[in-house]
Amino acid sequence: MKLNEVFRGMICEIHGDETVEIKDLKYDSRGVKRGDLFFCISGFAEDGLKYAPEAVKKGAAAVVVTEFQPNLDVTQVIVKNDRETMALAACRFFDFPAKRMKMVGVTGTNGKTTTTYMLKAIAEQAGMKVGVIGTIRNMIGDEVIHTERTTPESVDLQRLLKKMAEEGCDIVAMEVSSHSLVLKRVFGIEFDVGIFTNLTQDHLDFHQTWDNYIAAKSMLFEQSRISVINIDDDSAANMMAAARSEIIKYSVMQPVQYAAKEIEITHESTQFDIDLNGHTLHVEIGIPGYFTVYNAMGAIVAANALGIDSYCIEQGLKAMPPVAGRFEPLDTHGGSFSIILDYAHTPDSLKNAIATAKKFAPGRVVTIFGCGGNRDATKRAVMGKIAGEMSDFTIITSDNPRYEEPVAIIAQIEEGMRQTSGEYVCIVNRRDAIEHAIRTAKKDDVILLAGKGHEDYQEIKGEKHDFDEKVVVEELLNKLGYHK
Ligand SMILES: CC(=O)N[C@H]1[C@@H](OP(=O)(O)OP(=O)(O)OC[C@H]2O[C@@H](n3ccc(=O)[nH]c3=O)[C@H](O)[C@@H]2O)O[C@H](CO)[C@@H](O)[C@@H]1O[C@H](C)C(=O)N[C@@H](C)C(=O)N[C@H](CCC(=O)O)C(=O)O
Ligand SMILES: Nc1ncnc2c1ncn2[C@@H]1O[C@H](COP(=O)(O)OP(=O)(O)OP(=O)(O)O)[C@@H](O)[C@H]1O
Ligand SMILES: N[C@H](CCC[C@H](N)C(=O)O)C(=O)O
Ligand SMILES: [Mg+2]
Repeated sequence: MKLNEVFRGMICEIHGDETVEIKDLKYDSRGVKRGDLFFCISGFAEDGLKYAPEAVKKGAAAVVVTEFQPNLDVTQVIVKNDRETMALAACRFFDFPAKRMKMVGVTGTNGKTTTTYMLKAIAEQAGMKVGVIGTIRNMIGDEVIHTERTTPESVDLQRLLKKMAEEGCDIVAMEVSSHSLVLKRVFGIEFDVGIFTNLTQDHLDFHQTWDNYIAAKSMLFEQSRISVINIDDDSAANMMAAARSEIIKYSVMQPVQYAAKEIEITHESTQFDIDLNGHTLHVEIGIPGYFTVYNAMGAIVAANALGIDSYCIEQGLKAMPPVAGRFEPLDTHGGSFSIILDYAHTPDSLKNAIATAKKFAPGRVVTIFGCGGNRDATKRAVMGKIAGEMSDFTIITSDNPRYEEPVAIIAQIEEGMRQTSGEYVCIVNRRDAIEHAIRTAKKDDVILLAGKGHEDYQEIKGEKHDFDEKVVVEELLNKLGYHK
């Protein structure tokens, strides 16, 4: 595509050859190839402008900057907003792939991944090919595509959407993180449906204030044709105020049109009824927990708004496979205790996960968790307090310490723990922590491994070490004499 085509209809100034051919779009100089258009993004850590000479040396056909650079001998596009322009240019360059599929965006602090897998199960039951974009992996039908981010950078996102459209996806269920909304990764996409799950504490390192966090999440509903809102959440009004057009409310506690009734939660499933188009649907899902009702309600209401029939909704959820690392029971090789693998890494999700475990545990609930380094530090003591108040025993350990000192993170968690009478130990090494829990497990205990879920690594000082908690548990069970 020619440069002036990429920017057609956008406010910008082109200095140099505006008909130069553009082969691809890049925002990281390390991946630039001959003929690429390089976007200089002014980031938190670096100014992409610094890397423009490197991009030009590698053969970039043009660069996008916010001010003309007299020292750069290449065609330059001068724009006002770097990330917004990059997102819009990516929509055009990849030929607006989102317009060719039904787009469902899910935002909220917890439940995004789970909700997208529920939508996948429902849409596949209806015979649709589904694209999934999110934390665990991206998927085109059954094909798995590795991902680094929950919501990819705009250029990577549009490239992926194009692939999904070309491979015949009818619908895309994607997680829309608050980072992605602020950083304009989904700018330019019109979602057919936007879903709001809930808003509780997380990511205050990035957003700084609660109001900023609310404002970030609400941006999704400015760009959604239909907004599906959990009105039991305290921030629902903010989301609805941002909504551009139709709003559909759902609830578990209030008598609105879409409300869950007759809720029944067992140790292996969640069941409830919902009235849909004059029929009562009996929903059954293999993930225990009150929160599962909420996630399913969002998925059901969205699917219904897209015209998917009730039978497919019911059957799709019934047949849905477990979501990796989301309250997933692990094989204990005949041990008389249970082990649950979960991804709770926020105060609210930890509270929910422990509460669900407690509801069914015939014995103690032993919670093992840590908190990620270089992420919201204010949630650490809060999570310590929750674990102390709700668990029968807690093992405080490491999550992904990243560039922080593990013992310093643990000390912050302990501050909250010490406000309770909860019994606990601190074991910095996560493998040792799990080993301790298995060694000391009593009959009927539930060991709740919280925080790492599907992750197969532990990030320490910039390096990702192999750490798949499922594999670690297998190894430890074998070591401790529990053989299959
Ligand atoms: C906080 C955040 O989201 N930061 C994102 C942001 O980084 P940044 O603004 O700091 O970028 P920077 O490092 O200053 O670099 C500026 C520009 O120079 C470029 N550069 C840099 C070095 C170089 O050699 N050459 C070069 O061209 C970079 O590619 C970038 O375009 O823009 C980068 C791409 O432009 C992203 O890769 C980066 O994601 C970082 C790695 C990240 O960890 N993000 C996490 C927090 C995140 O987005 N998480 C959410 C999930 C949250 C949830 O679960 O709810 C997600 O959607 O994944
Ligand atoms: N609706 C919910 N409300 C509260 N907690 C939930 C909810 N759904 C799931 N959880 C808990 O949160 C954990 C993470 O769930 P999930 O991965 O679906 O959320 P997410 O929003 O995608 O998270 P992330 O922001 O990390 O991508 C689960 O393992 C479970 O413990
Ligand atoms: N998407 C989230 C995941 C956190 C998972 C937890 N294991 C941690 O590392 O804190 C983040 O990057 O903040
Ligand atoms: Mg997720």
